[in-house]
Amino acid sequence: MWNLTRFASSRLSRTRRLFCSAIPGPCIVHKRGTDILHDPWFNKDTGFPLTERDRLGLRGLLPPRVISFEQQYDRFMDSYHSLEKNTKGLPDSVVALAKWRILNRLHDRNETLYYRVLMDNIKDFAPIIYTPTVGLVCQNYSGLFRRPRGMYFSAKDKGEMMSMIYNWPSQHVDMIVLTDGSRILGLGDLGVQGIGIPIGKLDMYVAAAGINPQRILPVMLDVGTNNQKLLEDQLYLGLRQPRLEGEEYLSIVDEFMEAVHTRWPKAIVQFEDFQMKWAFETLDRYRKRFCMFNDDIQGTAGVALAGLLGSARAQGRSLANFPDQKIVVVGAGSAGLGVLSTAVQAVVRMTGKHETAAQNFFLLDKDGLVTKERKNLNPAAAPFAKDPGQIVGLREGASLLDVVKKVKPDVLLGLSGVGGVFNEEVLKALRESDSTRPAIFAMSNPTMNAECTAADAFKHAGENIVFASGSPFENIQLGNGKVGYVNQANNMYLFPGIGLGSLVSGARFITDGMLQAAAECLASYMRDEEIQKGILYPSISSIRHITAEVGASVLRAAVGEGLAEGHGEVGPKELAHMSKEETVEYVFRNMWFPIYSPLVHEK
Ligand SMILES: NC(=O)c1ccc[n+]([C@@H]2O[C@H](COP(=O)([O-])OP(=O)(O)OC[C@H]3O[C@@H](n4cnc5c(N)ncnc54)[C@H](O)[C@@H]3O)[C@@H](O)[C@H]2O)c1
Ligand SMILES: O=C(O)C[C@H](O)C(=O)O
Ligand SMILES: [Mg+2]
Repeated sequence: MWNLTRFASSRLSRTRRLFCSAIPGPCIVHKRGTDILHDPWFNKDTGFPLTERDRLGLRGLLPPRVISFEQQYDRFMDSYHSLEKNTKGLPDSVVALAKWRILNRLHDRNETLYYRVLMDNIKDFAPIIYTPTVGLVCQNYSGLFRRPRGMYFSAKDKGEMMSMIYNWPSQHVDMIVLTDGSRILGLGDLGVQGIGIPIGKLDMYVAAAGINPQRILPVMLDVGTNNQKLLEDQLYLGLRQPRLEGEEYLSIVDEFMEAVHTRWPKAIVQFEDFQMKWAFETLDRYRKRFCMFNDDIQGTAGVALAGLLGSARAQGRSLANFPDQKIVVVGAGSAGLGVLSTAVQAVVRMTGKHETAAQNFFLLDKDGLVTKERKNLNPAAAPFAKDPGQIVGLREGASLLDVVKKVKPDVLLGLSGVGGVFNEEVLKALRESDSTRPAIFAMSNPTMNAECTAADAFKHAGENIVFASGSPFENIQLGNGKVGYVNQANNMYLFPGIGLGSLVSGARFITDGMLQAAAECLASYMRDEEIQKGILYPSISSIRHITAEVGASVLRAAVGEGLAEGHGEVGPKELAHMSKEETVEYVFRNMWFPIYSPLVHEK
């Protein structure tokens, strides 16, 4: 059922070989002179060779000395390290924003160099351009704003989107990340300021999946905000009106989806950080019409499932015992319900039984344990609602502490958006878990919203736990040379591969089968030795490799379901005839790699 065979260990050297063989093809440019210097896509700063300076009318517009890409790279990293030194001791948020600014300035100026430093230093830079710092950036967006990035469609643009979409300068767009800003991480409704999230996600697409940055598009659908503070803020850059609701809202999203697919029929749209009602509704509305997915529901579910399977392995169980794991999920929103549905599907695949598949899963929301007695029970949560009294003493709305004490779960998984709900008492209660090695997933973002910190988890729940969080934490030194490993259970391990695999297969839709393939691939990635140490996910440093494997799995699933229409020169038949190894190589070949291409001017 779950193929956990490890891929060849020579994979890293193969990755390197594939990248090193890439010789940059020429790049046609229709601009000259300062227009090129001001275009971050073409700009090489002092790296323009003299011949190119002549050809492109740059002679005299730059200091005479030509600096190599490597020298530029080193110079940037030196500045970055000086900044790190100079900001030591300052509050974390000040340091994080200073680091974000220096990276953002490079992004605005020279994309090739930016993406190269990002790729090579992804472990250090992901927490700055992505979670958690991106949350701080969104909160401060209107003040930090210097220049726009991506596209903004507002409620005032109704009827205009079909023409507006042609304002985007790029001929081709492959990957779009779209938000309406209504549930930004665990920070709530940030309105137009949520644009930082699509930008950060797409940076990860470039770094991890090698999507060409000229073919990405971050999009904000500004339908207003219900955040009173923002509505009153004179500097707020979004529409100062309450959010559209109902049909009015849906008609805006419909118009956007039609406009995008009219111009770029094969573009993949990732829905990100929509409040729950719209997350489910839009997924349902579009998934059979367009190539799209909801990252918070579907990407998160795959990453969590891979982690849950890893936890079972770490607890010394065979995967066949996964259905016996008692899992308490705290948070019945788009992410929590996505995780539970996917876990139930996995149990059904393993046992063939539908009726009892959810029996070991417990769901809590802000009102406590969800049971069939719940008034106004959300239909999406209904399959996980317990019969009151199924466990003696557990009533409708039972507190998390009571649930943990009575259920003695193997896994406690938080997607509540509420920092600290796994408090000392709850964590201590987990010591009585039926498992010798309980797992804690504090998946809410950003760091302040994590259900508990890594340090508290190891301190209160015991040193033997398996721990994962959505935002990064340092490993915990437990003394006597022992390490408490911290995993980052974040959908960044899957969304880039889901998008890439869908793109290079030319999939018409993104199906459950493709998502399952992605999750299984991630689950099978880790060796037993690593899992035994409590390491559930690979190091983010190998994110390109993971993404290629995930992308290839998604591609094979699309081919298997007859949904792959091919990509570029490669048709569906060729895809169907590729071996597993060939699919991985094909995916790698389609990854963009940041190196300066020779620029050729054409009028
Ligand atoms: N790690 C990841 O990859 C990942 C992916 C998606 C979402 N998330 C995080 O998950 C969180 C939730 O996202 P969402 O889209 O599901 O949000 P949501 O608003 O749809 O759902 C939040 C849920 O938490 C419940 N809740 C609130 N307070 C609670 C409390 N005190 N105790 C128990 N439950 C409580 C709410 O009732 C609701 O059911 C966010 O912080 C987000 O950043 C993380
Ligand atoms: O953005 C992230 O880091 C993960 C997830 O999509 C979230 O909404 O928290
Ligand atoms: Mg998200």
